[in-house]
Amino acid sequence: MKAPVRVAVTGAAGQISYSLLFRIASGEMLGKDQPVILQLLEITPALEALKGVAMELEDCAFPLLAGIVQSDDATVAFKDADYALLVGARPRGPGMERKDLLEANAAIFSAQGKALNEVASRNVKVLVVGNPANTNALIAQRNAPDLDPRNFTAMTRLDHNRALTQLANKTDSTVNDITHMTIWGNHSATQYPDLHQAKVNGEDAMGKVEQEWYETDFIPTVQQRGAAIIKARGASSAASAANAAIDHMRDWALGSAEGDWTSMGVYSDGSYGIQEGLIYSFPVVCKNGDWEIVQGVDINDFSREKMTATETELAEERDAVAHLLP
Ligand SMILES: NC(=O)C1=CN([C@@H]2O[C@H](COP(=O)(O)OP(=O)(O)OC[C@H]3O[C@@H](n4cnc5c(N)ncnc54)[C@H](O)[C@@H]3O)[C@@H](O)[C@H]2O)C=CC1
Ligand SMILES: O=C([O-])CC(=O)C(=O)O
Repeated sequence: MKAPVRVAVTGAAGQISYSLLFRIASGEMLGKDQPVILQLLEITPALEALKGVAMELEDCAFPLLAGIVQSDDATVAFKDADYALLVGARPRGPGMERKDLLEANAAIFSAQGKALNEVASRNVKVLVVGNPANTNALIAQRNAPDLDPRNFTAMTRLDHNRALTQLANKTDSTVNDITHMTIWGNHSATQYPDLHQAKVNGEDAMGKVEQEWYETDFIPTVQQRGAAIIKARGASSAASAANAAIDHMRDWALGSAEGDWTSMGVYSDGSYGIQEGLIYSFPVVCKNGDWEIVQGVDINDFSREKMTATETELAEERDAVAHLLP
């Protein structure tokens, strides 16, 4: 049996966590041979609810669950954490854009970045789920100057997975037939789901769909899917968000699928001309516990315009929280 690793999860009594924690504890994120200690963070008024979640985790008798820590203190929950899933934040309601949450949520991520900087493992892998995810990840990263900026990522895997199913449905195929999907930019309505590299059974996806469908159906459907879920469910995506978080972390820790790539919001090194330092979603390959931005993807004029629009939005969000960026 391997030694246990420490997995911190914030917002642990919330909707996403109610799906997420049980899957982490059952080994779906880090493998069926990897014991985990869950270190759960909540705000003080939610500690009682968190206790109930922890009781249910105990009642599953997961063979891989080596311990549960419950706290309202980030320096306790993040102590020596190998993985940190920052889920805790206010979700949006109908009629809101994710950046409307910036004000409400930004302070959470500056405090948590500082706490990670202070007490987490120097190799901690951080995934920010709480919205607006990319800019919250930027805030956490900038408040953790002693950690490698590459350790901070934002979740666009849900958008990536949504795009897979939309394309599969359109082409009468299954998600198993599709590779090389790409989400560029912000986890917001400006994100750019790009089909120009995508393959369906090894053949170019763009050859199998009409440009009209791509522009007026596929792109807006993926961009607006979060809002469509809120409208239908009366609450934002939870189980599918948890599933995407599992996918993101599993690929980062254990490697992405051979011969394919995935999408992650990562620290821009200037690849594809995207401003250095933004947390921008790129096509990435994960190997040996690390990620690399895929280089050499062809960018046509259509794609460039969309990549720039979402980059501009991220720069605006960054500037709006400049007071929280040391
Ligand atoms: N990146 C993505 O693809 C997605 C992101 N989200 C975002 O994830 C976040 C969480 O969503 P839900 O679980 O549905 O919300 P929720 O409201 O059910 O749960 C959030 C939990 O976070 C806790 N919390 C608030 N401030 C905290 C703090 N400072 N420290 C620790 N915990 C804190 C709350 O007490 C609550 O229990 C939202 O911001 C939502 O917009 C949701 C879906 C997809
Ligand atoms: O749309 C929201 O507010 C929740 C979310 O991020 C998503 O479902 O993609």
